[in-house]
Amino acid sequence: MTTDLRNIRNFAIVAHIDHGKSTLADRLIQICGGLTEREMKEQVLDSMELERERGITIKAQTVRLTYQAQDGETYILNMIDTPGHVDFSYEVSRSLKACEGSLLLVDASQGVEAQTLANVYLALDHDHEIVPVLNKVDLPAAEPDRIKEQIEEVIGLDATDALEISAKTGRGVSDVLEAIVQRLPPPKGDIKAPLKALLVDSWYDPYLGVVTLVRVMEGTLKSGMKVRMLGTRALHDVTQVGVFRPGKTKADALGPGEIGYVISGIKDIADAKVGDTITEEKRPCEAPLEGFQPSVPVVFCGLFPSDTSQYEELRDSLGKLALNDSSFLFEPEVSPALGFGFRCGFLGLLHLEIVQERLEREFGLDLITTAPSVVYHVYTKNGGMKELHNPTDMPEPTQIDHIEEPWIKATILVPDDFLGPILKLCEERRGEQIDLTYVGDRAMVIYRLPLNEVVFDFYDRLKSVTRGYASFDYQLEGYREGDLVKLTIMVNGEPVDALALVVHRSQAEVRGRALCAKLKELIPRQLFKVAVQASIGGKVIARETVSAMRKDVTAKCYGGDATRKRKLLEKQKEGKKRMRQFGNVEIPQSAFLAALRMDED
Ligand SMILES: Nc1nc2c(ncn2[C@@H]2O[C@H](COP(=O)(O)OP(=O)(O)OP(=O)(O)O)[C@@H](O)[C@H]2O)c(=O)[nH]1
Repeated sequence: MTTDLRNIRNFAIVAHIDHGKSTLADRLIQICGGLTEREMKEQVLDSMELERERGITIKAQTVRLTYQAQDGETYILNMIDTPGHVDFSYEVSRSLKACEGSLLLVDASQGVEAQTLANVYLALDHDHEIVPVLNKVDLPAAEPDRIKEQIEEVIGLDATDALEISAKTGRGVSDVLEAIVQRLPPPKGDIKAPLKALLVDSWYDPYLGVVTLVRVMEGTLKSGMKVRMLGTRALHDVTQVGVFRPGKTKADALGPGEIGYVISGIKDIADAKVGDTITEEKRPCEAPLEGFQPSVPVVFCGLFPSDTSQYEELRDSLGKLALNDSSFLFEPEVSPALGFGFRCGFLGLLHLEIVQERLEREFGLDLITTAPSVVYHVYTKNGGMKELHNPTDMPEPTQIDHIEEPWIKATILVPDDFLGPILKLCEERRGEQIDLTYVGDRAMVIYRLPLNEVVFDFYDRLKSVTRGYASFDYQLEGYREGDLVKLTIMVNGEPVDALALVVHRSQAEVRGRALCAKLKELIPRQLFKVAVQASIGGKVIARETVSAMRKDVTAKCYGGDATRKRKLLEKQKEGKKRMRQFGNVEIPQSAFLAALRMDED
């Protein structure tokens, strides 16, 4: 294909969620494809529907557009999709690295939000030329002039020439295409140099194996070539290259500056890591592209089937998800409380939620999720360091020298009226204020917070105290020492692994008391007294007692009715399946669930 570099533009659209990225992208495809709205729906959406039916994930929303500009030249515009959330910021960063410029899309009625900032800063870090675009100017509440000021004030970008558009009605959208051509720079790259390409994304296709999305920096990538991944060192034969317009279209080669897909018989997604450099085996480039670091999970939790007979199904489903997601980890875990399940690793909370929701919705599984835990660095007295993924694996306190926990830098934008509750929430969570400024009538608060205080319910609390008016974004900052302890919950002296938590010492007692009180309500009365205790390193810090009662369910069926009696007993048997034995106490799974959710109260 190897188009003249001067006629290529590679760009991303950076925006806060719901500011209209998909709507604008569809419009651009529509104009460049010369399609009517109906044809577009049929073409674009139908082909996606079909792929969906065949079980192919439409991960790359990257599209190659052909645009006839006002200067009479024909341009190739590669629009590359960026995942919108911070959990995937490493992946966003790779996508941005594949482009020279970005459209900064801001809702003209809402203005700059937390993810607008996070994403535009990432784009600026990659030296992108940026074209500010104000969307939704058709709305009566749109205030383009005010939002332009905001962009200048908060981001420091010149917004004089910001475009004013409505992706919904189509107004001003053709100006966007002209701005891409005139204001964004073309890519650079030497076609004669050894091949150097960036692996931007990869996904599993059941028919083709692993498909990778690449940006060629130097040289050309052709089918028949033997290529090497510089990070994983793996060798592969390229069987097909091509572009998306939006359907897959084969090409002879991809030249410098071009973005396209490569199929090369890779079986395992782990061999196609986002950010890796691809080069030619027989004429390799000298150095890999800088900054390759596969994304590592920072949040872990246990996933268990509520119905133990779904274990195999859960394993198969996790396997299928992992095929498409190299940053998702899972390994078998056995819990006395919850039975057989898996310990899973995620990039962040949203990633966890997405995976959990897909398992429940797409795979029809009913799951118990243990409290999410961050990865702690536990330094032992013998000089070693252990990454702790599961609170139950915490070494004995006597062996521990110190523990470090991950901290984040959080940016919260919130209407002034809700500032008080936000500051209170951040302070309660051991936050350290870094900055407090104003963006028009909204406050921009920047806090340093321990990630373990955020993984429980921070986001839900944030939403509820601000009635949904706050936007939130965070970056991982690094590890810091903390006074952390393992809180163990015991039922009649037996530790309940599923409820073990790592908490800051200052909060251990409050948490312990709350958990015991909650469990007291949830554990059905037994024929004997049951003690529920919370302890730290063997020292009991809270205690509740469930008093005894007789447990004959048939007692209420006075005499006669045998069928009714049998039914009740069967029901009880059914219920038993969902019970877990703790020493001599049976605890219903629903109790674990409710106790794990208590932080949301
Ligand atoms: N009035 C008006 N509504 C718009 C405009 N552009 C997008 N919308 C609406 O805004 C909502 C969000 O648009 P999307 O294109 O899905 O936004 P997005 O940024 O892609 O959202 P995510 O994919 O969830 O990140 C939808 O209901 C759109 O119909 C516009 O120009 N005017």
